[in-house]
Amino acid sequence: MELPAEFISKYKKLLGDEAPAFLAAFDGTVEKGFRVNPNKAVTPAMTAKMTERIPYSPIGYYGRVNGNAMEHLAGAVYSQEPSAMTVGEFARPELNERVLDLCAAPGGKTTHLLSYLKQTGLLVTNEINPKRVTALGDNVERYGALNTVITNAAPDALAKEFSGFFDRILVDAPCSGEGMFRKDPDAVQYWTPDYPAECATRQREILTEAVKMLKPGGHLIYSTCTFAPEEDEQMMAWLLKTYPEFELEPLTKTAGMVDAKPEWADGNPELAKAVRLFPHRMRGEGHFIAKLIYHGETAAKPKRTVRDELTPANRQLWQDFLDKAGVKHFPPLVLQAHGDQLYGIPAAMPLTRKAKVFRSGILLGSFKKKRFEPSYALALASDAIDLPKIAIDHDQWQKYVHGETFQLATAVKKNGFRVLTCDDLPVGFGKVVGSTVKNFFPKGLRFLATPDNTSL
Ligand SMILES: C[S@@+](CC[C@H](N)C(=O)[O-])C[C@H]1O[C@@H](n2cnc3c(N)ncnc32)[C@H](O)[C@@H]1O
Repeated sequence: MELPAEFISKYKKLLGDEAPAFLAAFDGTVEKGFRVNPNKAVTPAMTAKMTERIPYSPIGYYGRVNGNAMEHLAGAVYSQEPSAMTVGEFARPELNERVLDLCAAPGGKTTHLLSYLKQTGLLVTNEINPKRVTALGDNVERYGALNTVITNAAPDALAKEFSGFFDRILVDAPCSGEGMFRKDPDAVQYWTPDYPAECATRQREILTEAVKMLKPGGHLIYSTCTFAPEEDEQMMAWLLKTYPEFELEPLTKTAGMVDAKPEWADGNPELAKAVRLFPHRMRGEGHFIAKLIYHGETAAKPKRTVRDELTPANRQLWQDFLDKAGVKHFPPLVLQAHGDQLYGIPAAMPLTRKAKVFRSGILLGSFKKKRFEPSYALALASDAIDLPKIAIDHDQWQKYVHGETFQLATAVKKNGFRVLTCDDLPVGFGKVVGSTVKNFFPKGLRFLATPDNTSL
């Protein structure tokens, strides 16, 4: 791979004897990895692929998965470069926490956080770029999240809404991406000797806002996919100097991870608690991760949380749907209709005015004239909801994702909406009439599936 001359000389100087191995790694192969969603079923195809564990993630495996496979579309697996999994592991939230993923699209870390929150607490996942937020929405939907609000806001707008609110904030910062050169060679063309310093300016702005949103005792996790000291150790040195209320927490280094390098910043030995991932030392791309605890005070204003907003007529249509489906225990979400669409919002979500919300919880479905039609998202979130389900096989699944009506081997006794499951994974809704399944797979997602193009 052709690297810029200034890049080579910079790292020769910084790395000394280690530089030849570092530079040679850019011509090495890129490791593929995937994570398994611990909140969904494991299919036989997944078991066959889960052969080589990633040592630092109990849910991570080396290997490639197919984005068109049933398991991927149903949110049971997520394709992620192995080094990137360290971030979600070090950021691992406790159950019931309020978590912010500030720079979140396309959702690699967000889905990792969801795996550990297990539908509890609140995850606010934010992406500033209106184009990239759509992919984040798709991945949150696949993971079947009931505890997530997606925002599309600048960090300063969020900070006005969430002062002192979060137990844990992940800043997976936009960076110069040097650690991804091997995976994405196009990234090299954006690099100039000044680029890391330009990125650092933006990172300081983002961190300044992130700090305002942490609770006392809360955790801040900062990560980049670059080797640039300006964006890594020097950024943390700046943070510790500017906000002495922060303390770095030691991260356990395994599988080739190494201490961050205080000598690449102001020499503060504390900086060694953070971690560096170098491709010549481990099976993955370049990353930097630091975890900090906040001992400061933040003036958290008590905020009113979201409230139900539903007309009596719409509430009745929703209740009729639940009754007909025989649902006895629906998760305690706040219900709001936006136009004809019904959303279920996590109850801990505060009322917000200044930050643009992309999706305020899970889309449960839409109100038609005299009935309620459940959404694809509700089917994908139905693992722990007692909605009526019916198992289909792989041939039927292929017909389903192509938008076809298909037949069951035996007719059902009671017609109506059923969550279709394939190898125990919810894959969408069908409306069953006798032995005929009418197709409710979203039109925009339909594709011609074959055993070849959908095998995991
Ligand atoms: C490294 S990527 C995030 C990757 C993501 N966390 C994942 O795991 O899939 C950084 C993100 O920060 C966003 N970003 C760019 N400028 C930003 C800013 N000023 N504030 C917040 N986010 C920003 C980018 O659009 C990009 O999606």
